[in-house]
Amino acid sequence: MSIAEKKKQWTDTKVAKFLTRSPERYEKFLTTSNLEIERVFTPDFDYPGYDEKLGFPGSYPYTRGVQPTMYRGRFWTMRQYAGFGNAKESNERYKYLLGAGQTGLSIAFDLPTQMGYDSDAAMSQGEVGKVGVAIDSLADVEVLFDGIPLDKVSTSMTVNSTAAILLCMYIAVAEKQGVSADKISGTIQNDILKEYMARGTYIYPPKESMRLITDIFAYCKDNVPKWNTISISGYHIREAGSSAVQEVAFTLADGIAYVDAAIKAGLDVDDFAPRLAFFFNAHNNLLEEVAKFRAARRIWAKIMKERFGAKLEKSQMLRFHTQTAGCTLTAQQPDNNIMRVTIQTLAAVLGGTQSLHTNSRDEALALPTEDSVRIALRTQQVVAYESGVADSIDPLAGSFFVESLTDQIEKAAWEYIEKIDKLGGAVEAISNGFQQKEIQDSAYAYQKAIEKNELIIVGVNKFTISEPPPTGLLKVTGEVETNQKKALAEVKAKRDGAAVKAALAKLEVAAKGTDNLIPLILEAVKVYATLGEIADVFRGVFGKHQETVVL
Ligand SMILES: CC(C)(COP(=O)(O)OP(=O)(O)OC[C@H]1O[C@@H](n2cnc3c(N)ncnc32)[C@H](O)[C@@H]1OP(=O)(O)O)[C@@H](O)C(=O)NCCC(=O)NCCSC(=O)CCC(=O)O
Repeated sequence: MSIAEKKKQWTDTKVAKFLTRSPERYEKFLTTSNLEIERVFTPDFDYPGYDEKLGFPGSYPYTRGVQPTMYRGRFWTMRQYAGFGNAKESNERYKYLLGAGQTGLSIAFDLPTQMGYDSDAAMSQGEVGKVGVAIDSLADVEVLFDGIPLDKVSTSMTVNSTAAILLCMYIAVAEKQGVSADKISGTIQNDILKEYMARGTYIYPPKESMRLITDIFAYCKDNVPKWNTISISGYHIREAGSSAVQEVAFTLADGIAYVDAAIKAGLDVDDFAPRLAFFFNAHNNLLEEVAKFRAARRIWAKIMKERFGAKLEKSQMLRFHTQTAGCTLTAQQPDNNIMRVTIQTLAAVLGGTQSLHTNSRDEALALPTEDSVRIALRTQQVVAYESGVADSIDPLAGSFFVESLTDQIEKAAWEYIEKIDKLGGAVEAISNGFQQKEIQDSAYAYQKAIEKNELIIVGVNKFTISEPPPTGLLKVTGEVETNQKKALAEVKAKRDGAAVKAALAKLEVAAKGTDNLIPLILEAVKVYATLGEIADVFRGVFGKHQETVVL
């Protein structure tokens, strides 16, 4: 069958069926000169390997995208990562963003919340509300989502070692809004392996952390079916200095480790794989980034189909969120960052992302102001509504350069994946510092190239100007910590202490055994046991992880 015939078949079957459920934005897509834009462009000649390498959108190997209509049906979710201070301030920011046209929520938590400490813990001093919102108990989460209908908006929560606790708090708040767990949708990052490798907010040793993760997979499959149970993240690997190839390879190797762990825990691959999600970085090198996203989809599809025998299409699809690259933002001439973010937005969209955060121009200096975050969101909106790149699916396919880069990234990533397999898998390789060392070497080479002026960063090592110190930045004051501690003391005074004690005792017994921990965490958060108290139970039973130092 020729490619044209296959395209007709795809249009008449897969697309036609999809369109009955989800129509496209327009009946006809036209350029400014009234030329018709096809849903997907294909070669009208024999293209060797077309089926294996590219296929059609929404079809294996998903190189061209996971949905048959992609952005012609629905734009990616515009999901700005935000949160600072206390729950009330953050709630106001979310409402501001939703009012400005954002289409999904993304919660940034402060470090104590990510590390399992309450705001009144000694370890939390000076960090409360600084890099995200401070959450101590369900009471804070109630305020965080006040007036936000959780059956209408999907929420991502960037939290890893304490992911199970935050997920339970979210379920509990939704229930209070009258929204049952099977109606909520969202994502928890829940990706501990990259925390050991690159980000650092781990608490427990790998084995126990993996248990919490697979408990979440199992619980959500039965109770929270629309929840993306993990966001397997290359973002932070790239921020730590990896190359694009390493970002893909190490992320997908982590993905393999999670699938292995879940199967070992007794789950069927098609029961949990449809809700595995990914998270990548979008850097400045536009075409390499587009190729990276395309290669990642193709590799993951093969891994799921061939290695794990996944049968469901949704198990084979790599669905991902993108964040523009924080590490490319410069403190010098910060408005230049708007251009960088625009290029990176294009990379994510031309690469077929499902969800996107665009960084703000002032993020090399502080948390973004309201004005900056609006420009960042507007960048996505301009690309979506004005640029035309969302009108045809995978528009860079067939570019000699992009296809060649896609193939090369795939090949190089497979080589890493095979190497990690030989080292005993991602968990083992991370314990031995393999990925960390590779990332360090790349980061060092990159920094050296900048310092030698082999790599030009506009406004940093070329085209510099003298600038006055920045003004009007957002500051989180120490007052947040004082108020948060006061609020926590009030919660502790008001709650049923005996119920909390009993819930924590039950949790401890379960942690020592093998039962799924999520129902018991849910019970504990509902009686206002705090995040720190729950994490302390696990610290007591599981112990704390010690970092592998790589020289
Ligand atoms: C799967 C993703 C990637 C995206 O989910 P979304 O809900 O936004 O999008 P989606 O699944 O593509 O689409 C939502 C629904 O619409 C459907 N849909 C999509 N496209 C469609 C189309 N063309 N026509 C019809 N329907 C369509 C989908 O099938 C889906 O329904 P069904 O589900 O029913 O199929 C999820 O995991 C996500 O939102 N991740 C965000 C992660 C994030 O924000 N992380 C922040 C990290 S911040 C961070 O770490 C910063 C640094 C640091 O802190 O260190």
